[in-house]
Amino acid sequence: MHVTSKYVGGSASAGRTISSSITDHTPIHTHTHTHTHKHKHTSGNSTSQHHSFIMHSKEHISHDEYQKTADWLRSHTKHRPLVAIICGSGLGMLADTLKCQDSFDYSDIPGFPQSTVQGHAGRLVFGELKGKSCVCMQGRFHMYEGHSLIKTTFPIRVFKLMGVETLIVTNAAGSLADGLQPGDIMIIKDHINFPGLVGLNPLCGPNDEKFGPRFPAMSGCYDKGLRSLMMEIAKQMGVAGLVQEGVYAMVGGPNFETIAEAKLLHRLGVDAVGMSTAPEVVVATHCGLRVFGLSLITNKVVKSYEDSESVNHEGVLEVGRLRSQTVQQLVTELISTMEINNNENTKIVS
Ligand SMILES: O=P(O)(O)O[C@@H]1C[C@H](O)[C@@H](CO)O1
Ligand SMILES: Nc1nc2[nH]cnc2c(=O)[nH]1
Repeated sequence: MHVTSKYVGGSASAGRTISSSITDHTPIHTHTHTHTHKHKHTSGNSTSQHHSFIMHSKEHISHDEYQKTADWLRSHTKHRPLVAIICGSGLGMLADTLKCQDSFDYSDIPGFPQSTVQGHAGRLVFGELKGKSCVCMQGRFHMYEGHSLIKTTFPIRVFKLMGVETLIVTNAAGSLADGLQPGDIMIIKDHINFPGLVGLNPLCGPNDEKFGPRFPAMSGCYDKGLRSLMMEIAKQMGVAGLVQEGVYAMVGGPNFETIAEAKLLHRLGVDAVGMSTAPEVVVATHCGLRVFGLSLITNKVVKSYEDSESVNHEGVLEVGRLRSQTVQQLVTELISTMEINNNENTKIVS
């Protein structure tokens, strides 16, 4: 693989505090945020979804249902993407940079769940990044919204049936590692799927062999080649000081960690913690997609009883906004330089 990026950005320098004057390449230090409560309300059928979450292992979506959604999308867009991107909290602006867009509200797509979280627009955007056809989820589904895990991961299998080969996941996460500061970007090397470890796994229930095996391996689920390509791109962009590899852990949420939980996660070797991503990666790996993941570190997880700081979602979104351009540039360069099977599936249907 070849990095051809010509981008020369500013290099990382330490020690500034968060403010509207922060440029996209400066480190970000966050402090206690005021608690405002703005929530996006949707008309989603949360009661039945909550019920199905409890009954998660009994819920089944047939191959035909995934296929119906894939067929509907293929008949409504001219794009034939090989790359799908899931935008994490505050990172949805990436989708706005796609050229020749076809975009669909989740509520208009047959079978699609609804996004209920502030900072997740709830839109599927098809378009081109550097001439390559992509599909971007501007908003993802979380277990804590009451979706069953099979619903939170519904789009992944739809993408697979549409011909997607590579999944790029992004998320906002809190750091446990001392070397990861707010505003840093962590390339996900591996994950700990805490809900999965206790049986909250989207692959529970009948296995559909058409997608993958009953007992899929998860070692190496974050593609090594793409990880090293991204490090190379970060160097060429002059932002290598912001980027490092680490282990992401998914917890159920929606509350942020207690101090005792934070200490536990730290002891277990978790570098960053969030409330998403692992189920999507499990389903993508099960059906043979190549996966790359990025966490934007939006806050430090409070690990000390002496520390008076606390985290909130508005602060998470704010750091997302401040770093969105860097994340966009990194992801765009990755897509531009990574090897993609350039078969006719990538072409726009006229
Ligand atoms: O969708 P992601 O994982 O980026 O969202 C993170 C985790 C919670 O949903 C939310 C907390 O602020 O941000
Ligand atoms: N669980 C969890 N999720 C997050 N998403 C963004 N920051 C955090 C955090 O500190 N903890």
